[in-house]
Amino acid sequence: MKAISYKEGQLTLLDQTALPHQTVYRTYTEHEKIARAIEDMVVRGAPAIGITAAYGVAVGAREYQRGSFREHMMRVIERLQHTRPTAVNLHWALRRVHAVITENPAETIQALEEEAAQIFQEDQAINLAIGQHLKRLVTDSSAFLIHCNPGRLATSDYGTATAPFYLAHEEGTQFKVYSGETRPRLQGALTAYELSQAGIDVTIITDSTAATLMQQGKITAVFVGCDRVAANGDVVNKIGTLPLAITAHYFNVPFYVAAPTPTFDLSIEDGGAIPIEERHATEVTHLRDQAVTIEGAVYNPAFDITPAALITAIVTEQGAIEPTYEAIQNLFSKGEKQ
Ligand SMILES: CSC[C@@H](O)[C@@H](O)C(=O)COP(=O)(O)O
Repeated sequence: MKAISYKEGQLTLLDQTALPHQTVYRTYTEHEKIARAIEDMVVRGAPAIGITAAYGVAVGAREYQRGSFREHMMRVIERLQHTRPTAVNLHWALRRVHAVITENPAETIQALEEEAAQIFQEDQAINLAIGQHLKRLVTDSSAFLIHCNPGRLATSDYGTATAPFYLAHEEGTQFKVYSGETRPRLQGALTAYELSQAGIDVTIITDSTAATLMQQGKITAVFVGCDRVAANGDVVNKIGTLPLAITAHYFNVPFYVAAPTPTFDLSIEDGGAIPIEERHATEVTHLRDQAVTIEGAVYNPAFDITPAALITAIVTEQGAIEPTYEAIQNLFSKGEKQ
């Protein structure tokens, strides 16, 4: 199951709006359509958005016809930059590809394709490393709660918060995963789908069931991904992460955030300054095309802010760190790219 693949100017995305009942691959040869695919969540998840945007720039370079090549490329980047506001991986990836643009279109196309492929491969290595760090918690008879889809579908492969599950499963460890459905877009159903495809024991729950499971003492730890980490360790992730963190704190359940280093934004002091995307009302009033409530005022923030104080550890490809300003500064002063 690959969410993203690319060959010679053609970007192919597994349409996540059709899963799990239909497996539809869509191929794109125009950056505008790739931008819309990100907005419409055909592809989603912070790392996958970054990778897709990087390939989108390569596709955009191939669309160049006349006039200033640099100006054309700036328009392509600008369009992709404005697709989704919260996941910082988008801006990080666009900065990476921006840096390889020259005046020469043919040279630039090749350099962009190489850089996007490099970002894709680095993401795989990052996820495997995060998986190795978190795997020590996944022992026989353990059980985990996961939110949204920080999985294969949201990344190049393995996922961030799901990577330890894939690795432990490969080693024959017997554990259980509870996946919160994640209203309104039901990314938790995607997690249940991809884990079950791999043969992992997964149970889907409504978001409101999470507290009951923790109260029953059934959860070893909560694993979530994230869309942006502020300099002080506050984490922005899918709406519903904050209530899970509060509940986990109350019931003394460890709460781990899997965060690749490209997901950190040291320019943002605390979570309150991270832009939170608000999405369309119909995501709440409708399930797919079916109206489930009245049409009226709707508040639909796509993400929430979990304060650092509620997080047991942030796990990057470098290992687990405390969610503090000092630990994060220390991580990046070791020469990490941001
Ligand atoms: C490894 S993906 C981590 C996050 O991007 C994920 O948990 C999430 O919030 C995705 O949100 P989405 O709105 O589906 O793009």
